[in-house]
Amino acid sequence: MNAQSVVDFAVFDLIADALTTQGYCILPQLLPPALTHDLYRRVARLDEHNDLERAGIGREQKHQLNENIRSDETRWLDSENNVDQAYLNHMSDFRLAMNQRLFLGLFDYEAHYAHYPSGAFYKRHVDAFKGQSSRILTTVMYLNPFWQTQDGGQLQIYDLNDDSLITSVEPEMGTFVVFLSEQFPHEVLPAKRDRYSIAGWFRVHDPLQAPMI
Ligand SMILES: O=C(O)CCC(=O)C(=O)O
Ligand SMILES: [Fe+2]
Repeated sequence: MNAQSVVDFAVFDLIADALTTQGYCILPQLLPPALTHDLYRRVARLDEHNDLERAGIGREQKHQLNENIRSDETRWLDSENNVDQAYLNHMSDFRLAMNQRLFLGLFDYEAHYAHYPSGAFYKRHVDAFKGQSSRILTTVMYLNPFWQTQDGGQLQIYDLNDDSLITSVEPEMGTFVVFLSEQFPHEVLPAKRDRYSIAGWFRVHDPLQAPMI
């Protein structure tokens, strides 16, 4: 085992412990800074080229409704792209590490880039409803150099039982958040400058979607 994998193992232990005891974990840095930087450049370029789309665009009425709930723009990661694939590889290691430690049976991972233009928000919601979703763990990786508190855009995480605010996360470059998808209502406060991230979900196999081989 090389020095890097010893570090990774220690970090995975720490994350697994935090998920067990409190259901969430916030790390100021998970990935190598060079990769974080490449991800930032990639999403900034997608934005520059208008390659991100208003989240959840559906039929007109649904879209209207959606606009009151969230106003971010997204794009799914593409395994054909080297930078996206590098991120997905890290998440694959993460998935296996959590399965080994917590027996979660995580089966796959889906992730999209998100851009919150100035003024954009995502109202309070949960990512998965008990017994209705295959999403088990939510992850968010932030890609915003030099974020200041006055820039807004904090992720607010609430207690499911008493609605109290558990923690407020600054979307600073490299910060990684993971939490149990069913357990934590959360919201993104209006951002006052461009806010970039990768939101992702580890899922268990959904028996309704395809037969397990
Ligand atoms: O960007 C964030 O901080 C959270 C985004 C979110 O809640 C979601 O995409 O479901
Ligand atoms: Fe969410």
